[in-house]
Amino acid sequence: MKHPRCDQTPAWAALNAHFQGSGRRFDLRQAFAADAARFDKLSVQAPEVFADLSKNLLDDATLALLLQLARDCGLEAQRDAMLAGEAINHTEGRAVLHTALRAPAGFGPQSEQVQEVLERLLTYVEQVRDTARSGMRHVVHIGIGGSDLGPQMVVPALDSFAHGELKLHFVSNVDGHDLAPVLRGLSPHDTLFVVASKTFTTQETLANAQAAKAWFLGQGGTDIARHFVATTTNVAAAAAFGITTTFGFWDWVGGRYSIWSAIGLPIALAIGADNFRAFLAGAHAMDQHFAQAPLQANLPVLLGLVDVWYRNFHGFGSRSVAPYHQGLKRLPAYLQQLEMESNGKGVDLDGNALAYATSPVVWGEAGTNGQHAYFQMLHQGTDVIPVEFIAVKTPNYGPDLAPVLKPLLADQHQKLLANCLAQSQALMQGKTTEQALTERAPTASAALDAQTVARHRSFPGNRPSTTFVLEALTPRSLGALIAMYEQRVFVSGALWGINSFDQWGVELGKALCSALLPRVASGDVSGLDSSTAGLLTRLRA
Ligand SMILES: O=P(O)(O)OC[C@H]1O[C@](O)(CO)[C@@H](O)[C@@H]1O
Repeated sequence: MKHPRCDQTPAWAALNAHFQGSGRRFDLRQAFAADAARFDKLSVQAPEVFADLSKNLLDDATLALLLQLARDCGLEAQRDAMLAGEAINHTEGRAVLHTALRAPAGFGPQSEQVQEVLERLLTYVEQVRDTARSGMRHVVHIGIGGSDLGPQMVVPALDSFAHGELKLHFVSNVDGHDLAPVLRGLSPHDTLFVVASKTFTTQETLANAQAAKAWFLGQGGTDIARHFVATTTNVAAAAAFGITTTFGFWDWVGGRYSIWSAIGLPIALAIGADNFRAFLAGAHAMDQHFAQAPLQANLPVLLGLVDVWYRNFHGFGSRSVAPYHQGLKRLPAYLQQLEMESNGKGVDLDGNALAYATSPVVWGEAGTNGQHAYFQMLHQGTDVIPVEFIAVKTPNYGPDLAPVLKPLLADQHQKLLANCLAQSQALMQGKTTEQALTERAPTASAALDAQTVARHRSFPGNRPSTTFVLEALTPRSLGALIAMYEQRVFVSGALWGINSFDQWGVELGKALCSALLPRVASGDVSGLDSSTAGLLTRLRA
């Protein structure tokens, strides 16, 4: 069924008028002063994830119009079509059913095949984790993009649930500087290589896998069948590589949505079968919320609507993610692919050029490190960049924590939380020049007058943020958090009327790379533009 594109709906026109009227002058400080219930009204408890949306630039009228936009665009019908397995990835003729991977047994028509692979995978996982028997101590996971970023993000995040005797390593870049240091110090006799590639054609992954195989044999390894496994939809190509143990998945699982499939193997190796099931269950709980909660209380829907409000009406070009948990330090990189590969599109479903912006730039760093790097710009720079804070109430430093550290780390956790709260408060409150004037500025040059110094020391404030709170970072809560992000990306993509599930934008570079590769070897620059020719010659000299 065809749905109206967002910019052709009455709600879009009404949002425009609302923005030109009161929307663009909205002031968070006044909104909080005027409404004591703002926090309660604009916070949502979804499965495992509490979200405070109250520090966003919206009022009741904005929200009502955004919800109308969702209805005008047929968001619920679009969501239901995805969940029902319609081929909504129309440019690749595929359904989008990663939700089926995390559903419990018996849920939906894909259940049988999903459960068959899952059972086999988790049985294998427990065999490898029995390190006394399997003899494995190291796992080298080779994959890139959606076949890397998820496991590489989740494994450190769930470190306190990990198997102490099995060390996981990740190699993704075709640059040998990624592989070489990982292999240094490893022995082929206790190392398992997981080659992860949906297509099993990806240049980087195949190059690293070939190099790993050569290293394995060169170091005296003999049993490739025992030491190499593959996670892929292309079982034949894995077999041609010499891999006999393969865990498959299906073309209805997009690369960047594949963490729940066999691509999650390193996660399961790290945290074990039961925890991996809890990870899936958390995501399923969020899916159920997304499928059933009314739009106004549906967290992924609200997040996607705010994204559209900021991108298309306020014109904000980026969003910063600040997880206040060191384990989530790779979350920004994961979200970059999820959001920018999904929604970084310039045409609608019919191929018409869009007259409005789509994916923002998503970036970030774990707090508090980001505070000491780019938060200066967030607070005083000329761009307004909505920030997303993630706070975790209860830390878990894993087993074997030295007793002396317990009170010290408890204190550090309080500092961490106070920093997180302070940043969103500072972004919102700001500081006027008048307030700055009342402060002593001991470092200012004597030549500067007080007004000048105060202007440097003032903050505009009224800068928006969202704060997510998890009770603890567990397999279940992390599963729910990731599913929340996936569904939120779906929502903005559906409103923008784009295909969030293809990625043609990565193809041109791949094709040109294939054409340039023999030239890098031969030095032939004939017919190339002068820049590419000049650079190629310089790199070979
Ligand atoms: O799993 P594969 O087939 O090796 O692909 C890896 C990645 O390459 C891309 O196709 C393009 O970057 C991603 O969508 C995908 O996650």
